[in-house]
Amino acid sequence: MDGRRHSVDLPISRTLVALRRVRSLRDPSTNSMSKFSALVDTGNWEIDSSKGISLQFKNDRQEGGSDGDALRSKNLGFYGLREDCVDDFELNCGMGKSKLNSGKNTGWVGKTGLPSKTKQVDGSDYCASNYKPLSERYFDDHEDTELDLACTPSSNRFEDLDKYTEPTVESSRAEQADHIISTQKFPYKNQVKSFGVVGDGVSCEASPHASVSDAISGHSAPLLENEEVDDVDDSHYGLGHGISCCWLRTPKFRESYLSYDAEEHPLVSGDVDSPAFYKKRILKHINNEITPYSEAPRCLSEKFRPKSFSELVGQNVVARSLLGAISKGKITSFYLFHGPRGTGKTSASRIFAAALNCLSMEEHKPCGLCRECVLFFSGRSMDVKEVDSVRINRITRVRSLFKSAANPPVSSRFKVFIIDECQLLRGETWAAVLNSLDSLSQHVIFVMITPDLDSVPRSALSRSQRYHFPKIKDLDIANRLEKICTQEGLDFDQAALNFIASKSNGSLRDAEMILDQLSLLGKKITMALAYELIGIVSDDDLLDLLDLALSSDTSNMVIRARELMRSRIDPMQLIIQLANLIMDILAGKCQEGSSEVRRKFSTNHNSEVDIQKLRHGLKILSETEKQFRLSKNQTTWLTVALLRLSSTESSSLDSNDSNLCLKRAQDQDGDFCTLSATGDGSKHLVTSSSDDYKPHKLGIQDDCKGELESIWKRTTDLCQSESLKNFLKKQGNLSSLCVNQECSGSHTHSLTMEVIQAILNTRPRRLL
Ligand SMILES: Nc1ncnc2c1ncn2[C@@H]1O[C@H](COP(=O)(O)OP(=O)(O)OP(=O)(O)O)[C@@H](O)[C@H]1O
Ligand SMILES: [Zn+2]
Repeated sequence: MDGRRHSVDLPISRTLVALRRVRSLRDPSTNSMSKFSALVDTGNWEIDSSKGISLQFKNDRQEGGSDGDALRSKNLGFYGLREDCVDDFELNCGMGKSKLNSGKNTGWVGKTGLPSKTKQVDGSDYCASNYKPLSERYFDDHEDTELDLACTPSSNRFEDLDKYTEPTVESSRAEQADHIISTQKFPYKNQVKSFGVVGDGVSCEASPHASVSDAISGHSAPLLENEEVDDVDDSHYGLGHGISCCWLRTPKFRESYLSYDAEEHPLVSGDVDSPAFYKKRILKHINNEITPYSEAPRCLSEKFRPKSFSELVGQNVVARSLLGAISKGKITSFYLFHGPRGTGKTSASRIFAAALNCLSMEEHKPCGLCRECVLFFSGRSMDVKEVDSVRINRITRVRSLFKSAANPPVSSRFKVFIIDECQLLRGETWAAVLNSLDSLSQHVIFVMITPDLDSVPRSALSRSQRYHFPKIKDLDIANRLEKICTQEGLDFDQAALNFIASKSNGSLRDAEMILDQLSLLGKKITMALAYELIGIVSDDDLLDLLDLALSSDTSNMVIRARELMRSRIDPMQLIIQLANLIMDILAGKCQEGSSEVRRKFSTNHNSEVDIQKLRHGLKILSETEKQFRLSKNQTTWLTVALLRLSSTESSSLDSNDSNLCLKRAQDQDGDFCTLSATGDGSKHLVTSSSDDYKPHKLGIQDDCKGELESIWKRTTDLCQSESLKNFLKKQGNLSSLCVNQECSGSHTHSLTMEVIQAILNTRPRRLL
């Protein structure tokens, strides 16, 4: 549904990206859409009383018969019990063994070293008593620990997945389908809550998420948009009933054969309930005849959405703080994540939700392997909801939300409501949420997300724990892009990645989007491609143009400028780039780099006169930028500006600087005489104009200097405050003076702000 919703709006390039991703992710041998589905298809849970439970993966290539690799087997260190396990077995806890008793008909529910009650506990209980560090728990418990397994009236989905993913030679596909159907009759409802530790001692070396669907990505979280249903009652959950809720972007298990195809079938339908329907669907899935609609990431940023705190780039403080809160059990009910777009707020909220419910004893959560993590990452957690801000502005929906919040979590410790774009919430909605905070149980957590903190009511700010997500540093972005390129098999120039990073304004998503598009243009991510895509001129081209301009090679300069503008370069962009380049040159940065053009430029233009020209050029470009805003004919203005760069205007000023101290300039407002001097004794001629200040560095005759000093003295004498007078006399000097010819006889010397500005050399203005 997500894909369908967006397909109308997507520009063609994005569509191409999506198509390409779909193709690139398809496994050539199985035609399966993701690595995970391949793993699931070939995975085999093996129970060994001495080793715990291990998951074996058959190598895909073996199926193709190409190289006959042996089975890959990895002990995930994932310990727990299955319904069909023997009643008693040894559980390997990584550091020793614990005797375990399994209850009858149990799922992955159990606990270690806890009273054998199965009632739900609230967050504080869990934090205080259940969440000891692994080592402490081990030494406390490992001798006499019994893993009491809570009875579930029926199986849970995870268990079913487990069973399903255990293909045996004997079991036919139809049997598998039958099995799945038979075990899905009572999904979740009345399931006994678990708060014990199941995934203890996880020892998987690879990313804990390697074996789970990347459903945490946006793409794997189909948008459940049942517009008509207001009631968000947990009792509605379940396959046969569809998802009767208004949640948006609730992660769903996108590759599950258990999920209905929202595009083919209505949410609530008699057909959908029928076993025959499921059997058909499941068989289709097994035979790879259907492809879950949202299984492939549509773009790089979806594919590489971080799934653990350690994958979150450039947000170490936030990550450490959130992890610390979890490990110390200091969980509050209202979090507010704010910061610029594309910096990881939504990703972090999902990771946080997963970590809150993760059953692992490891410090680094979410583990990605425990029951809760698998449920969450496969999009099947019933306890983490992403809520559409706009929708819950309707009062009926807010009520539904609180009704749902009032129900205990289905299988997890915490019920987490993630509300993205919370700045869109209306006043009443905010009030309802804030009022409910105290009354709701401690297992309910709201995570609000906004890029615009100013739009969040003060009352909400003061009640929340705020986490700021700053812009991501260019270096971090470039490193992340490099990793993505490596994983995607994209060849790249490091300079191009650095360049993309610098153009993405601290947003990793923006950078990934650019990379995504570039990956469609060619095999290698190069500067040239990046320039082409982003629509800017390379530094070398700019230097070439500037060289022609400064060298007064007018005809070639015009030809070159036209060429550049013909190649779809926006004139405004060119002006901005030229100005930036000049600033770099003045700052001495241009010598860096070794391109031929750079060398040529620095050889040709290293005199003091050139530097003066460049300074002057900056002013011309700044004026031209203003002209651009008023004029439609930007190309002409750009050419004029370039010609002015090459004109002798600045050098003629230089040649005259010994005798020119006063210049009359005409502007729209009238005639002004402007005289300026800098604090270091050198003087500026200021040609006054209505909108800009144009000082030219000049020498100045002593009589002018004396006159300025005398005016300055008389002016400061008028100052009534002694301290200000002293300060101005000591620290200031008159840098410029404009005399309006029409009112020169009556001009005053009062100390206005403008005068002070002129005095302090900040921005000389007219002195009337
Ligand atoms: N800090 C980060 N670490 C890793 N990836 C990130 C980070 N920030 C953004 N990304 C990338 O950008 C994508 C979007 O990130 P996410 O949705 O978390 O950002 P956001 O801050 O919530 O943006 P928005 O405010 O627009 O919703 C992710 O899928 C991921 O690929
Ligand atoms: Zn976990």
